Amino acid sequence: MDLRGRLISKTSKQWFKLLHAKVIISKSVDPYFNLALEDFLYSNSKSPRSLILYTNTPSVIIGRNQNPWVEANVRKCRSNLVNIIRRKSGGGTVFHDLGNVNYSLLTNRNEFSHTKGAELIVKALEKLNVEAELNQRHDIVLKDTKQKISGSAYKISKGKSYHHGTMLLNSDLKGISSYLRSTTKGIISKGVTSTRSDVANVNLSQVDFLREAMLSFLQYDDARHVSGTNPDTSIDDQKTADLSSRDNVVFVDSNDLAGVPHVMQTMQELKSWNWTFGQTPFFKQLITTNNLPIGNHQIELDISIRHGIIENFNFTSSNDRLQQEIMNYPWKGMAYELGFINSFMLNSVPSSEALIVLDWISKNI
Ligand SMILES: Nc1ncnc2c1ncn2[C@@H]1O[C@H](COP(=O)(O)OC(=O)CCCC[C@@H]2CCSS2)[C@@H](O)[C@H]1O
Repeated sequence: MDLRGRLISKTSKQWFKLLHAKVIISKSVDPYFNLALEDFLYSNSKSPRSLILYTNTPSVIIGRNQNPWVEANVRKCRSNLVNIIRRKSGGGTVFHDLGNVNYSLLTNRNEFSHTKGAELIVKALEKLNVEAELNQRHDIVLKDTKQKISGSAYKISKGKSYHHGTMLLNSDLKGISSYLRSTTKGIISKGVTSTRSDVANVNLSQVDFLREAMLSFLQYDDARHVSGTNPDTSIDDQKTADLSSRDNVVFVDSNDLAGVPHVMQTMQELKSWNWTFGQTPFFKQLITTNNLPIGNHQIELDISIRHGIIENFNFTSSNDRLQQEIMNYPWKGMAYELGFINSFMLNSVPSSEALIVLDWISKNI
């Protein structure tokens, strides 16, 4: 067999192993890779029932139909190199870092439940002496304080489903509140908005949590396998040891899937401006001020943004000259983006009043 043949057969063996594993633990902390891995397994498993576990470097993960400028402090994320990523599942926005572990339960559609994944995690926490429960929104909360420790989202299509969720082990809680606090004012949007909650860490080690989460899932999976013949099956310690044997659990790194087209393409898509910002549902921004040092009058800005691009721009001021100057800029078709005003600076010489207005606009975007 030639080298190419050997490579292909090695790759297909790896794929086979991955697609048939019960638990997949990602060794990568790249959020783009991990979300692409999840999408790959979801799309390619014929009859999925598996659990994926992964941790990401600091990132803000918005839901499929959300507005990043409403959900996050985009400016702060950019300057601190925190990725803003639009995921494929619906729901709200969460913050990830190395103190947060994500789980993803893949099943056939007919096995889908809004609670199963979270219940398995609650069981795992119980083993680790953390008393937790599900609230009505299917968040996992601490029993005593009701603080949220895990949020979930779902995707169901083509006969398959996944339920994925977070788990705050030792996350930067200040990061959560600062990165998820938008500074953009006056947005009117039809997109899905997040439900903000009081959050807490469970202060467990990652190794302990991963082990119990994995065992909790494997026990559930095993019980389902044998339930047809013996519904009373209980899992003893010996069985637990068998369940976590090497064949059930596969560790995967980004190198293992380098060159797998689905993974590469999904990573590219998730990284693109067109996906992250361009998929934002239509929104408007309406802001007014009478506080600018350009005379004692009110100015008003009314922008419509479709697919992240300015579709309509209206600026009104009782200073006609200023109004005309601002309206003369070619706003339409520009990306509603931080720094888009800088490109105007390069192309024109604004009056000092216009500069003050442009600065005000840039601070409100
Ligand atoms: N990491 C983390 N875990 C739990 N709760 C969080 C987290 N980050 C933020 N929050 C809180 O949840 C709300 C949003 O709650 P909301 O219910 O609106 O949204 C969610 O929970 C979505 C969870 C998505 C999970 C996926 C799993 C793998 S990829 S992302 C936010 O405003 C904070 O108050």
